[in-house]
Formats: sequence, structure tokens, C-alpha cells
Amino acid sequence: MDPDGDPKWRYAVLACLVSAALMVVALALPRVPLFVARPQDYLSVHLLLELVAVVVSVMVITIAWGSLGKRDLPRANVLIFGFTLVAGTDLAHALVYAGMPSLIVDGSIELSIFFWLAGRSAEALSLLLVAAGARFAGTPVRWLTAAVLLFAGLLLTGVYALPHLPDTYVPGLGVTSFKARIEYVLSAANLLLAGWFFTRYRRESNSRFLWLGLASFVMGVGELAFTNYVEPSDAISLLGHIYKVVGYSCIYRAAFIVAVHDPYALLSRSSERTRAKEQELNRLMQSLPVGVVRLDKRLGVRYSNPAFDRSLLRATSCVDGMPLERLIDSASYRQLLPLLQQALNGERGQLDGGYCTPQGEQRHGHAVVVPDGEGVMAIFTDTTVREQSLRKLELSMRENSDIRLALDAHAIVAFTDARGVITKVNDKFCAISQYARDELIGQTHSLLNSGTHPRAFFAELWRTIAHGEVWNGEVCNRAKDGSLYWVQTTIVPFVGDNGLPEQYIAIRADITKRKQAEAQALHIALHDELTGLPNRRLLTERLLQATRKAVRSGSYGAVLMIDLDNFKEVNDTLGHAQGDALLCQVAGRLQQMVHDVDTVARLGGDEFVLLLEDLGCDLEQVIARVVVRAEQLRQRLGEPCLLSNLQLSVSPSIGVTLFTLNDDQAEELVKQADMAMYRAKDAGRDQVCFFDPAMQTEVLERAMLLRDLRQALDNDEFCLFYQPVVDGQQRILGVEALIRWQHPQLGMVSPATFIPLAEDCGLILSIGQWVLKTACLQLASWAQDPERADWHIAVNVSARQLNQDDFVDQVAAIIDSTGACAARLRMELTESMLQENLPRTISKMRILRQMGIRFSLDDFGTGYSSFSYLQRLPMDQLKIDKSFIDHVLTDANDAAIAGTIVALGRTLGLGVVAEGVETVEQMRFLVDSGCQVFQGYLFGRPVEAAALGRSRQVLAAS
Ligand SMILES: Nc1nc2c(ncn2[C@@H]2O[C@H](COP(=O)(O)O[C@H]3[C@@H](O)[C@H](n4cnc5c(=O)[nH]c(N)nc54)O[C@@H]3COP(=O)(O)O)[C@@H](O)[C@H]2O)c(=O)[nH]1
Repeated sequence: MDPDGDPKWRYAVLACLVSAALMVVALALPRVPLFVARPQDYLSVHLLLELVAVVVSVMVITIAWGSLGKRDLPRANVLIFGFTLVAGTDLAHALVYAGMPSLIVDGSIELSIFFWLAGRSAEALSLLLVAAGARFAGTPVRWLTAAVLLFAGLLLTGVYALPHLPDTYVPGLGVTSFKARIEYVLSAANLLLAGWFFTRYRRESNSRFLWLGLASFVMGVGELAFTNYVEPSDAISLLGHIYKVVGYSCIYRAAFIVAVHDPYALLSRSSERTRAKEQELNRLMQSLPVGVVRLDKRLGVRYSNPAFDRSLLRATSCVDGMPLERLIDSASYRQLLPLLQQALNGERGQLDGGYCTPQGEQRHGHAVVVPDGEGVMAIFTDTTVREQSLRKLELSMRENSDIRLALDAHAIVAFTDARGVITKVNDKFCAISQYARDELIGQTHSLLNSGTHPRAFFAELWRTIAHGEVWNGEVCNRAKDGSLYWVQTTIVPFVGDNGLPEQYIAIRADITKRKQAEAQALHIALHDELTGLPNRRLLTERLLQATRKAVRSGSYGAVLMIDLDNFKEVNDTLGHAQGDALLCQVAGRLQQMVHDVDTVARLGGDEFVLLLEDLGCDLEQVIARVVVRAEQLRQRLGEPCLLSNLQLSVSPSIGVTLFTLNDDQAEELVKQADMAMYRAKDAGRDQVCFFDPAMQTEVLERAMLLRDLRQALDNDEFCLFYQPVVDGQQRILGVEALIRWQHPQLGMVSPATFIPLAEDCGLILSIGQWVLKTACLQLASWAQDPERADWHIAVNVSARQLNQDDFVDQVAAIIDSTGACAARLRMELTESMLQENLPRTISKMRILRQMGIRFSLDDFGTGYSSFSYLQRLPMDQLKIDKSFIDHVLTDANDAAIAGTIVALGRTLGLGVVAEGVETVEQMRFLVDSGCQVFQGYLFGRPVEAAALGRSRQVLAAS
């Protein structure tokens, strides 16, 4: 213990020092006699002081008697015994004092000193016994009696044996050395006791020892006052008595602390603790989610916590004191009553069941009833939510079992453990996999692995489910017989308490048919229907892959565009079925000539593409290799094909482009090969031509021209030129309308250039309409001119125009709107135009003929026209193609053809026009052959209407 930190200790030390110092000073001073004038006053003071000591002793006895508990009784007996003796001797000391009224014996100083010394000895002995922890067994009465008896013995000793004892006081001289020595011994004993008590205090911090120490010290010091007085009324003696009173007060204080202060402090502390505990308990009760109610033996409410009141929907004040019977519904009370009675008899019990709130709500609860003193305590738990959850759980378990049944009936189900080992399968699983249940259980699904999916596919699957997530996907499995089947698979992991999957359920649906249909659809989407070759879409994909591969490997690849020369004629003359058969044969030949890595595709019509890969990294060798292969192709494709007993040779034009590190766009490569192929065609067909970047310029120019062409009509850049058609006397019978395009930058653009472009992009429809209308306006205008009123105008009609459903209506509307005479309008068609949908074309021609319009068959002789076919057409005129006229004088064949056409026309009752007549000799030959109508530069080039001559004017050439 830290003495500086204990104020009590500091005060005790101070008190000891002061008392000691005071006594030293008092002893050092000369004798101070008191009460000299009135010695009887000292008797009163002495009696008073001694009575204080007696009272304190009695109080100590009383406290010890009444306040110390049973356990401390042996220690209390020590105090009772000691302080009874002290009280008795002190009282005797006071009463037998010299001058006090006689009481049984006459008083004297010696007798008084005898009782004084006996009292001090008893007092020192008592304190010593206390210090030694002495315990006197037995009842307090016994020890009180013992003390009284001992006191009686002392009393008798004092009265009868005093003369035989050594002197303690000599009047006029004061205390004897015998008494002084006894006092010193008593003083020393007290001071030793003080030291012992202080030590105990320092060790145990028990104030009782502090006060006892202080008492012993003060009394020990006070004892010295009685060693050298002369008269008992001397100041020093009085001081000694005061020390004694102070010492006794300290003893009382110690006894008070032990018997009253400490127990009360303890009691107060324990009450505090009890109160705190009660508050805590109360708070606990307030916040408890379970209802607690304490009932008296008549089952009236003594206490109820808020949860109980809430469950009844009542305030606590309304519940207190009320019989339980009136608080809960009668059915519940009837159920509870046996339990309550059982608890009143000391037995606990519990009950689980439904009850009804005052509002009529049906709830569920659990009650535990326990004995509680004279009454009972009931603890109610509202288990409605738990019950509802249980019901739901039951329901969901029932549903789960329904779902399981449904699953079993409709899905392919398998259970596996966490490692994927099959633990359970349903019948459908066995059926689709063709394995028996025994063969599957204990195996993993790798038994069914079809090798369709890469390892990464299954790695991803496992990654997903091992994380406790559901995996969905389509899997191709292999059945026991080796056949493949597809299943839409959902794998659901069942996660355990440790958060890791413990087992998996795999639910599958057979999607084999759907996958087959998809594969078929994909095949159709990516392949040409006629030849079964990859189509443009698949080619584009393969090209993309090939170019990427080429970039990676540095190896060259090549794209070969193959177009059949004159295939159109095959179609036109032999029909589409034969054309298709030819295409199939070409496709077959191509496939025979490529390697596994290569791709043969058909883009449409007679266009095929060959994609060659892995041609090597040396450009020269690559070119040499490609040239060889392209030549082989050209030769093989040029070999005759057998089509329904007809041998036919169709040469190919092949355009080639190479690709390597430049990751050219797939479409760009096809375009390049296409350009090269056109170059091959331009170069005379049946050729192999490599792509040259200059070709791109051509394509670009074409694109620019097309752009301008789209605006030409709006910009009024077209005009019609007219070329005279004359008779044998070179009189103008009519004209052929030929379109001209006055391009703002390029000047006059030939129709041979832009008409094919317009055909390709569909602009020919609006251009054709413009031509027809302009020609009709011209006819209407000439109708007013007697010189030209009977001229006809021949208009070139394109296939796309003629094939329009409303072509007839369009023509009729133009004739109506322009006021032209339909009989003066002539339409020039080519043989190739008439191949498609011939009956429909004929019907349109017939309607137009009924309107008065006449038809000429242009470029006649260049196609495969048959006699029967010609007969069916509602034609009026044949035009011998310029190519025959050109060589009519030099080539016997062309001369024969020209002559035949004239004869044919006559036979069929058709007019014949020879076009492209440039020389008088040509004309003469034609006249000699029977031809009567002519057209050509010999009679006039195409010119504007205003520049035409007059109808009866004989042209300059004649
Ligand atoms: N659908 C349409 N086609 C049209 C139209 N206008 C013209 N064309 C077709 O364009 C091709 C080229 O026509 P063009 O350059 O006008 O050439 C014609 C005559 O100028 C030319 N011709 C006539 N006589 C001679 C000759 O003695 N020598 C010679 N070198 N050329 C001559 O022949 C072309 C007429 O041919 P055709 O139509 O077959 O009678 C051409 O195919 C036109 O058909 C149009 O409005 N619509």
C-alpha cells in the first residue's frame, strides 16, 4: 500500500506524533497540581472521565453482542469478556476512589489504583486477544458471566488482599516504582500492540486495525502519564485519563466499524449491486423477445414483461393484477391450466399450440411453465413465424418432390459428387446414353465425351460450378453405340456449409433434332443450293481466316475468280436446266482439282472462286505454282462436257490475285480477282490474268461514272440522236432512236459504256422510260410535219424494262400523254431478252401490237434462235447484225448468213433490216440478196432530230 496515497494513514501517524509529543512535553514539564482548592471537583471530573470509559466499554460489549453475526460470535465473545472486565474494573476504579461515598468498602487511592491496573491489564489483554484473533466458543452470556465472576474475584482480591500487595501509591510522594514499572509494562504492551495493528492495517487496509492501532498507541502513551504523578489530581494524571478516553473512543470506533460501518457498507454495496442487477434484469425482461409472466398462487399476474403484454396487445398497467384467465382466450387457458396447476405443485411443464389474440388473429406459441416461489412463472415464445416457415418448408418440400417427379419424367437427370463422379441417374439418362445405370454410377461424364468440345470448354464449365454458380450450355455427347447426341445442359451446384459445392445436379434436355436442323440450316445458309459448294458468305469467312493465317505464317495464298465464257448463251439456247447441269459439272471438276486446305465456292451464275492457301513464301515460286494450277484449271474446264447427249465446251476466264502479309479485306480480294477476270475476258476470254493495281483505276472510274449517271436524268444531260432507216432508194422510212449522254466533264459518253452500267444498277428503267417518252414526243411532233409524218421511230428496249409487270401500262400511258401514233413506234428487242419467261413476254408483245406497236429483233444471227421459236414470237422485223454485214463481202459464211436471214424473213413474212451498212458494195450485195431496208453510216450517222434530212430526200451516199 502506498502510505502517501492513504490520507487515513497520514492522519493516524500525525495523531500518534502529536499525542507522543504532547506526552513528552507534559512529562518534561514540572508538576502541575490541579483542584488544589477544591479537591472534591476532581472526583466529579475523574468519575465523568471513567464513566466515559465505562460507557464506551459497555457500547463495545453491546455492539459485539448484538451486531456480530453467528459466524463471528467466538470473536465477539472475546470483546464481551474483555470489555465487561474493563467496564467493571473501571467502574470499580471510579467508585472506590478516595473521597467517593463508601460502597461496601471504604474507598482509597491504592484500591482505586488496584482496579485501575486490573482494568488496564484487562484492556491490554483484550486487545492482545483481538490482535491474536482469539475466539471464545460458547454463548455471549457464558463469557459475560465469566467476566462478571472474574471481576467479582478481583473485587474480593482488591478488598481483602490489597494490604498484602506491594504499595502502588504513597501519599505526598506519588506513585511507587512498582506501579510505575507496571505502567511501563502496560505502556510497552500497548505500544507493541499498536505496532502490530498498524502493520495489519498497512497490509490489509482494514480501518478497524488503524483505529485499534491508534487506540493502543494513545493508551500506551497515556499510560506513561501514570508513572510519576504525586497527586492523582495532577494535570499529568488528568491528561492520562483524557488519553484513555481518546483511546477508548478509538476502540469504540473500531468496534463500530466492524459491527456497524463495514456491514452497512457491505450491505449498501450489495444493495447497490442488487439494484443494478435488478435494473439489468428489468432491461433484459423489457427487451426479451419472449413473453414472461409471473403469476401468484391464484394465477393473477404479478409481473409481465412487454413481450407478453404485446402478444396480448395490452399495456402492462392493464395486465398487472388481472387473472390470467381473463387475459387469454378460454381455449388456450384450458390448455394451460393443467400445466399451471402442475407448476403450483412444484413441477415444470411445457406446451406448444395455437392461440387467438384479442383481435381474433390466430397465432402459434410455445409455453414453458415453472414453479416460482408460491406462484408460477410462464415463458411464452411466439412461434408463429417459425410455424409459418415450417409450413412453407413442408410445402416447398412437397413442391420439390413434385418438381423432382416432373424433372424425372421430362428431363435427363444426373447427380454427381463434388468430384464429378456420377451418384445417381434417371431412366432418361440411361435411355439417351444407352448405358445401364450400373455402368454409369461411379463413372464421370468423360465416359460420354464426344471430342466435339475443346478442353477449354470443360475447364470453363468446371470453373463456373466449382464457384457455386449455375452453368448452362449445349453439350454434344457420345452414346454407347458411338452415335452423337446433343443436350441442353444446366448444372446446379449444391453448396455446403463451408461454401463449397458438395454435389451437382445436371438437368439435360435432348436437343439433337434442333441441332441437326440448325446444322442443316447453317449448311444451307453457307452453301450454294445447286452445286453444294460454299457460297459467298462462307467464302468470305474462309478468306478472313486465310488472310489472318497468311499474316501469321507469311505464306502466300491466292484467290482465283473463274467465269465461264459464253455461259449465257448456253442458258439462252439450251435452257436453264442444261445450264445448271453444266455448272454442276464445272463445280465437280473444280473440287477434284483442289487440295484439302483449299476452298471452291460459287458466288452465283457462272462465277466460281478458288481460294488456295499455304502456297509458300517465295513470290516467284508462288506465282509459278499458281500459273501452273490456273492453267490446269483452264484446260480442264475447257474440256467438253456431256449435257444430255450434247457435247459442249465452255472455256473459263480466270482472274488471279495473291495475298500475304497485307491483311487485305476478303471482299477486296474477291474484287481484285474479279477485275483480273474481266481483264482476261477483255483479252479475248479463255485466259488466265493476274490482278494489276491499274485495274483498280478502271473500277474506280466506273464507280465515278455510275455516281454521275444517277444524276444525269435530273440534270437533263441525256438527249436522243436518230439514225435514218432507208429503203432501196435510200429514202428515209424512219429512224432508230439512240441515246446520248452529254457529261459535263467527260463530254459525250457512249451508250455502249453507260447502258450496261445503267442495266447493272437498275437505272435503265427510268432511262428507258425517258427514251420512250422523248421518242413519242418526237413522233407527235413529226406527225405535224407532212415530210416526216409517216416516219417510224425504233426504240431499244432493255430486258429489265420489258420484264416489268406494268410495262404495257407504262407504254400506253406514254402514248396517251404524248399523243404519239402507236403505229409509228417500233421496239427493238434482242434474242437474249426473250429467253426468260417467254409466254409472258409474248403476251405483253401481243397487247402492244394490238395497240399498233411493231417489234424488231435486233442483233439477229448472233444467238441461237431456232425456227420454231421465231414463229412463236409476234415479230415484225429482223435486223441483221452489223457483225455479219461487216464481212459480207469478204467472208462467205457471213454472206451466207446474211442471205439466209433475208430469206428467212421472207418465209416468215417479216421485214428485214440490214444494220451497219457502211459501203455501197455492201448495200449492193444486200439488195441482190433481196434485202429492202437498210441502216448504217452509208445513209447517215445518228444525229439530232433537227439535223435529219427529209423523208423523200435521197441520201448523199447513193
Ligand atoms: N437500251 C437502249 N440501248 C441503247 C439506246 N441507245 C443506244 N443503245 C445501245 O447502245 C449501243 C451503242 O449504241 P450507239 O453507240 O448509239 O451505236 C449505234 C449506232 O451508232 C451504231 N451504228 C449504226 N450504223 C453503224 C455503222 O454503219 N457503222 C458503225 N460502226 N456503227 C453503226 O450501231 C448502234 C446501234 O445498234 P443497235 O441498237 O444494235 O441497232 C447499242 O447496242 C445500242 O443498242 C437506248 O436508248 N436504249
